[in-house]
Amino acid sequence: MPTVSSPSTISSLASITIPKVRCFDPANSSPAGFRHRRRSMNHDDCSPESSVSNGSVTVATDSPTPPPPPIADMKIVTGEAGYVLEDVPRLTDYLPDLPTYPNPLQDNPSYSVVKQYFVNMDDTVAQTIVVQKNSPRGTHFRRAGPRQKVYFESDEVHACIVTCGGLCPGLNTVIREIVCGLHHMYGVSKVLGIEGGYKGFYARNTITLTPKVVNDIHKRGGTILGTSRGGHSTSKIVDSIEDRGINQVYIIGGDGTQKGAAVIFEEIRRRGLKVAVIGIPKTIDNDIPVIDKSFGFDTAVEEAQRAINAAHVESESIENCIGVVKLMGRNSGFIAMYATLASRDVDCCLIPESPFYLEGPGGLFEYIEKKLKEDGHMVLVIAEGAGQELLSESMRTMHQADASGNKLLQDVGLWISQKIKDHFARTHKMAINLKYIDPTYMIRAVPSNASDNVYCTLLAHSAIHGAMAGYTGFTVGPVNGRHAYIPFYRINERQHKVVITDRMWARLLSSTNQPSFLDPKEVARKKIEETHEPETSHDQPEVATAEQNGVEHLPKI
Ligand SMILES: Nc1ncnc2c1ncn2[C@@H]1O[C@H](COP(=O)(O)OP(=O)(O)OP(=O)(O)O)[C@@H](O)[C@H]1O
Ligand SMILES: O=P(O)(O)OC[C@H]1O[C@](O)(CO)[C@@H](O)[C@@H]1O
Ligand SMILES: [Mg+2]
Repeated sequence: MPTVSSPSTISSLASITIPKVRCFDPANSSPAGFRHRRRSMNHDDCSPESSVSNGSVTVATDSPTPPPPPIADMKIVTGEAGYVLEDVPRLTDYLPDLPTYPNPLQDNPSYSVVKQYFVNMDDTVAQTIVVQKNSPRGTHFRRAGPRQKVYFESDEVHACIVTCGGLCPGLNTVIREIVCGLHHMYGVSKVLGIEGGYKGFYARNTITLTPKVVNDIHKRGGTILGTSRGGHSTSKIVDSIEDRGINQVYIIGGDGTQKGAAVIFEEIRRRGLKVAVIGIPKTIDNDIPVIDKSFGFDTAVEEAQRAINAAHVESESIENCIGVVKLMGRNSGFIAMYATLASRDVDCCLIPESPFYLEGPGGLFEYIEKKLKEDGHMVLVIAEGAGQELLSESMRTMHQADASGNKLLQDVGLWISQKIKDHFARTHKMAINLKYIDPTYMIRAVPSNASDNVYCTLLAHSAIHGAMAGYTGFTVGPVNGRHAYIPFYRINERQHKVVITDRMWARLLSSTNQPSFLDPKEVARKKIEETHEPETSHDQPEVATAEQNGVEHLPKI
């Protein structure tokens, strides 16, 4: 039988990484019971915006990561053979006397046909599925899905949905499926849409969302609720939640949004409110850790193919022509990497994780010359965050940030195009033609494709089941193909990035034949560095399993 471990047991566990723990102050820990007090706050507006003005500032401040919860607030359960469950909070952690009700799904004709519909309360999902004979069982997350008992009566639920950060294909599908799922599965009719991101809680109107209102929205790109960056004022947001009587908050957004959701949850818990806070990860950059991949990513990669095709057609038709395509990817180059791998027309892919250089042996210019001599054309794909250190050297760096504190990047596509043109003009080696294609917003403003739509539906349903079952303070997402509830601190502890010592990047290098731009010493250093990163050790073996089994499915991305 698993046991809840004490902090001392936890720190002795070798198989999990506990984030650094800040001092535990009992005075600030969870309240003992339901409290009606409120609005005593003035200390917690941790929006990066509070340090900036007008959405554009002179000092870049990437969103600060909220500190991990005190270890006493982390729900770590250990079991035999190195089993560890990193559990998510539940409303009953701080409201122990909440009543439960039978799940109305058991009377739902559509779902009653399922043999074992309710998830076993002990079901968990393993974070690492490639193991050796003597491996410890390792970290697990609570399996998502419907529970036999729920903590909300249908007519008691007042849910709200908010979308924050940049656009992403599938936002409308998630909104639709939350509204319809709540309605059809749990008989919930009160769902409010918060307009314009976090600041909409206190500065904008709301929309009443019904299955009829959302019926067709999955066919449209964008978000019917609107979105924004900045404006995260925890106290004002929680005041608004309290004032409106909202008790389920569905927050759809990227890494910044999930950090915001974590502090909203902490404040709700501090106030002792019966309000479930659920994060649904959204990012076309795919930069959220732990989960297999984020919704909209597949659609974005598919859409990027159109730009790459155009670059290929153009470059093939004109002598010594280079097609340059810039794709999104601020800190993580997954879109560029997968678009390149999918296309097979790309000769060089540059991403933020893999530094490159222009001049000299092994440099980009030398490779371009070689390609043009051999084939008479080439396609170069560059992620927007690639080579930013080179741009800073050659341009006056502005160090500006957006309203959320994300560093504003220089246009690397224009920069590299100009550099290539200058190089060939200067060296008189050959006359070249360069076509620059920048499909930036086109790949994220489209509606989600069929598989993303199904994925969004599952995310929405998992989120709803979790909230109804009284879980809170979690992000939902697939871990090794199974949907799970993941504590906010695990999602927020780092950004998911392409690991350039993984096989996937090697596959890319071998498909394009481009230089790695790394000297062997650098590769050795990176290997050591990445072996010590917890997530890498999770990523690596997974690829191996697929291969060992002779199955070439997409590994964790
Ligand atoms: N550390 C933080 N604490 C509280 N709120 C935050 C934090 N970081 C970002 N936010 C808030 O989250 C919202 C979205 O953040 P951001 O603009 O960085 O987008 P995102 O969610 O990361 O999405 P994406 O980058 O994929 O477009 C903003 O309203 C911002 O104020
Ligand atoms: O111009 P916006 O709307 O701030 O969004 C741009 C950013 O959003 C993303 O799509 C997601 O973070 C990045 O790739 C990109 O840098
Ligand atoms: Mg982000």
